[in-house]
Amino acid sequence: MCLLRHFLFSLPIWVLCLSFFSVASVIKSEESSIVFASGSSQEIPLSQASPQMGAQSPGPPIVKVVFREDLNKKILIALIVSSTLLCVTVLLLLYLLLWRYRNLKNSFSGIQQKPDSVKSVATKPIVHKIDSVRKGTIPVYDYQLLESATNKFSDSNVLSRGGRGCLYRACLDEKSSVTVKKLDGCGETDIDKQFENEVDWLAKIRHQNIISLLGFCVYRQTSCIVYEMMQNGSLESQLHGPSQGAGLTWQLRMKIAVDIARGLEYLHEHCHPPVVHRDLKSSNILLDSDFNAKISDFGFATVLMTQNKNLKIPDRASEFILDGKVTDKNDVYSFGVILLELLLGKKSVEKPSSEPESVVTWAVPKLSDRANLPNILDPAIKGTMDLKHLYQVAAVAVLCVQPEPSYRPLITDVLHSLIPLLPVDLGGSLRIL
Ligand SMILES: Nc1ncnc2c1ncn2[C@@H]1O[C@H](COP(=O)(O)OP(=O)(O)OP(=O)(O)O)[C@@H](O)[C@H]1O
Repeated sequence: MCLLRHFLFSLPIWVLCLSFFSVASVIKSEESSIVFASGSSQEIPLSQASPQMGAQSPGPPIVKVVFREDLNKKILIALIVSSTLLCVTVLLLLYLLLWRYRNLKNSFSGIQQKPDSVKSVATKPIVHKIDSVRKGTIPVYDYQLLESATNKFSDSNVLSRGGRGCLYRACLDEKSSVTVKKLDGCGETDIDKQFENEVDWLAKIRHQNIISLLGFCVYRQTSCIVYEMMQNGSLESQLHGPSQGAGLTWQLRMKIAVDIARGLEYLHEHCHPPVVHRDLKSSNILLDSDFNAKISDFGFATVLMTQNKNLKIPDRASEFILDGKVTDKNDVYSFGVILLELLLGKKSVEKPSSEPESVVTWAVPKLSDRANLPNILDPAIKGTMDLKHLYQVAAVAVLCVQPEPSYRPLITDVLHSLIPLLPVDLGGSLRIL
């Protein structure tokens, strides 16, 4: 393959050399035969003619220039052949460069050329509604590629089974893996809407604390979304899974809280118009191999209510909406719930009996006396932090879950009150001496 590529790329040079030599040799051979100097009877090549010759010959010296009959024709043919070769060479070179560029591009993004059957389904109406798809700013994956990267969506590749579909580990090459969310209910209005919303938002939003969308695919009744791989799963599984938060030190928990606040601050303060996530919870906070936290699941995200007054509030997000309006303060409330989970190691909603209890209704009365805090703290982090820092974080959490949205702080204020509690090497401003 490599040899063939070398041959193809050196071909134009050989062709150029050949055409140059052929024209040169035609001209040279013609040069030596076109011009002669002659006496009266004998023809002498001009190169051998000298001034003395005139004195030797009886008559006046005659210089006779002889053109061979087919001289012009030969030069013309040589010129036509060489210029044709040149054109073919240039075209070949252009084609090779284009071919190489497309190969490089495809191998970089892991996207294959789509067979026609797949292309036609990828143009379903649902896909055309997505702004970034129309603009061509988001990669469309080949279904067959995702199928083979996930072992035909085999059970052994399943990372989790969510409410809307399954999440698979996919190996696009030997070095890296990605995750593929496969939504099987394509065609059902709700699922289509969430798919459309998720792809549309994530294609526009790029931030270190927001999950990266790598592309998507729509094939028959199935839609897939391709994300970067988050090796440490969700915050929920870290806190409430088998390890029960043992892998999360106090400092890591503070880093996770600051990361989430940074992601939210980006959505609320730096996006135009501002974006409200509306479904923030520990299962939608993902952790990469270095425990960097990223916000995921934008199926319910929307612009701030001031820009979009007629939006219907989805049922799942409505548990946190107290006055029926979507505002950035809903996300602040959800952030407060996550902060309580990080401090206390309790689930956002415990269901030990028939009466589920929210961590807010359980913890807030207890936190009115801060002396209680060390007793209700997550056992995994007991005695591992400065108590002043602990009280400060608890105070921020209680403020965030105020029933009255206007009493809740802005996420940017929350962020700036947490940064001084996080060591510099973890992205905060705390200097440990
Ligand atoms: N990119 C990822 N890398 C690794 N794990 C992930 C990734 N995305 C999601 N997960 C895992 O899959 C779980 C389900 O995520 P998903 O977004 O598919 O949930 P869902 O289908 O929206 O379910 P729910 O509606 O209950 O939130 C997450 O809690 C997390 O553990």
